Amino acid sequence: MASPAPPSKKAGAALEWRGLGFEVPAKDPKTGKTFTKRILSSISGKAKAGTLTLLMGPSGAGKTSLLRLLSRRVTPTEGTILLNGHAPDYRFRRVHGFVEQEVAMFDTLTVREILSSTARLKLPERVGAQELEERVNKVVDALDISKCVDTQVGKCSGGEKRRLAVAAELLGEPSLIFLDEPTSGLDGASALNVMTILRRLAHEQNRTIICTIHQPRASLMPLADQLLLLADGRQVYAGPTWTDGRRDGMLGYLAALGFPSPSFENPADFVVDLVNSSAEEDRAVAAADKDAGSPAAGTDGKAAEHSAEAGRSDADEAEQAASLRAAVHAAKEAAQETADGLDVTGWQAESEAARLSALAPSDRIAEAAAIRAARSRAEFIEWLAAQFSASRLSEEGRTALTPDELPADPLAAAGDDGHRSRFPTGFCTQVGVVLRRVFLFKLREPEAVASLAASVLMMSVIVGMVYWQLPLTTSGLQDRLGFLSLFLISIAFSPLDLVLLIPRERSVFLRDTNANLYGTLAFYVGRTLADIPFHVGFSAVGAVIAYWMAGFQADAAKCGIFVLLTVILMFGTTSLFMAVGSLSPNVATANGIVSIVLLLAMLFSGIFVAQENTPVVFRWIGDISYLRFGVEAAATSELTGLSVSCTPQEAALGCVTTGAQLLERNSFNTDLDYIWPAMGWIVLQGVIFRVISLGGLHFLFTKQTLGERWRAAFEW
Ligand SMILES: Nc1ncnc2c1ncn2[C@@H]1O[C@H](COP(=O)(O)OP(=O)(O)OP(=O)(O)O)[C@@H](O)[C@H]1O
Repeated sequence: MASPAPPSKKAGAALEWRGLGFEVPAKDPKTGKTFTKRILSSISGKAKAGTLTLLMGPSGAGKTSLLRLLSRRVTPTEGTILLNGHAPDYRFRRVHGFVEQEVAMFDTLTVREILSSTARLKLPERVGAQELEERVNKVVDALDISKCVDTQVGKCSGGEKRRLAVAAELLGEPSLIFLDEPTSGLDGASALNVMTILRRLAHEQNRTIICTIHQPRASLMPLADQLLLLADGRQVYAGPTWTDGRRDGMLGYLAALGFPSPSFENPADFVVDLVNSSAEEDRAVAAADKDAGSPAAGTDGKAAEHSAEAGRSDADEAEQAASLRAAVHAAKEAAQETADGLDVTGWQAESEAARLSALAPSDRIAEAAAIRAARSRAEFIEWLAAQFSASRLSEEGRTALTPDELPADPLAAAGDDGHRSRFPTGFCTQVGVVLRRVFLFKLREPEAVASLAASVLMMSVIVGMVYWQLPLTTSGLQDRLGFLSLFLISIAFSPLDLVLLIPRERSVFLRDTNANLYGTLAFYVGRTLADIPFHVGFSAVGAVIAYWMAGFQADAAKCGIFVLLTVILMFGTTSLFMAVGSLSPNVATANGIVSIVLLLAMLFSGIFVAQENTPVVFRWIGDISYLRFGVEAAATSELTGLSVSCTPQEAALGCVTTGAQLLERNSFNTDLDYIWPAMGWIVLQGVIFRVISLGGLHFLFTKQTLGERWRAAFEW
């Protein structure tokens, strides 16, 4: 009789990493010299399928860097990463999700709109609308956000936003999820709620979850299956978390080293403080507490756990310790005092001392304290890392997962459907989703649209009223020139809000492109298309209104040229603003740069100072300024063919009787054939600015190296 087939193993993702190191080029701010900065050294570990791993450590320990290495956002300098026992390939991007620390979203979209648009981008084109909706409903239930599903994201609570971010990642059904500080900024209850959901996702849905956490509450820690403690880029612990008895896991490991955790301190604080401050700092804090007569000074006992000398304020002893032997001896005595009677009262002191002694022998505590006291913080971390490296846990972490521990079918787990493209959807779908999101966003933010409408249309009406029906006189000719420059310069200033666009939306863009939801070009095209109706529409209508009000030539062709010039100028100016925005790290810099650029463009527009009177060093600005080409072309179009009569007084002053004469006086072109090349030049400048802004958006301020961004530019 044939033996029954073995039960099939669950698909999932098991991640292993060995000997990871990471270095970056850095610059010394004082000397300006470049050097190689080591961020992480010799990090090894593994995350089995269906487990929750916490990366812990003080600020700057390297948690985010490690998360970025594991999620292959950056490439390690040394070491290997294995997914289900194999080097990850292009499929890796489809099995994992990454939730950034900053939850960047369009605030005026509802939770459902965000999830639906993300689902459209994450799932292959063949997935129909009904299935998309079902997926959205499923993650809404899993993350417990049904209460706020129709609320605009900006109005959701911090915890709801975090859960939304996780929900958005779950839409692609990733087996592996990375989260950077999912609980930061949340109150205790919300943090617990988020962590409980993560644990449930890991255990009930067999997802492998790895998240960083800066300094968690004690109640969060046991939710994780394993902890990895980093300090100064070194691995100080990696292994199971602790149980209620507090002897197992990390606390048990540290107690065995001689650092038992006190009962009256959050163990997570204890652990992070242990690797984040030196023994000297602890003593200084204890001394300061004593000097201040703080009641906490006597009952804190924190230093007693970190250093057996604490509570006695004999800091000098450690500083003067000539040798480790002397320090050990002194610390042993101190430990005895600590164990005999902490500077607390009654039963608390006795029970705490007894508990500490039970966790670790007092001479071990004393020895550990002495080791710590004799070392600087960096040396102490080195020592801790060396202790861990020699431990059984470290050896276990470096051992490969057994076939039994690996998910059954790595290819199926990685979702190999032969679709090698970087993105799940095509370019048109990506552009469409970006376009729709931005449109919805704009419709919900009518102030932004209203301000553009007001600045273009109101300004057209006001300028039209001031220059109302200009007469055909010499002064009327001069005023036509004034009108043209004023109107076109105002147009150039009107879409100023656009300069803030890229700095403001960069975080959403980076999050989505890093998640391979769309490429830079698709975002750029979608974003630009969404703005065009507003910019083209308002500027064209404004131009017609102003043209008619000023009483310009009743010639359809000339009116058409004026409208076309206005629209083209709007294209040039919006392109310039987007270029400035993409080259600026933040909104304030973008604002500062654009005001200088516009001032120069205005100054050299050909009206305020004649080109031949401009100092030679500045003349090139007028030579290339798109604004000058716009003003000159509009003046050429309007003024050619106009003739006026002079009053006797004007004639005596040598008056101008034709538009051509006025153009010549201002060194402007009198040939109508000049208009089309001028328009072409403005368009060309606009295109150049757009290419610059596209390049800036793709390459700058991305936290990735130039090489990584360059490769991303050619991956489709
Ligand atoms: N590209 C880089 N260039 C220079 N230094 C870097 C770079 N990336 C990271 N670092 C440095 O490496 C260290 C670790 O950074 P990382 O962001 O990984 O720390 P972290 O533990 O996540 O800190 P936090 O909890 O504050 O987010 C920090 O000192 C950081 O300044």
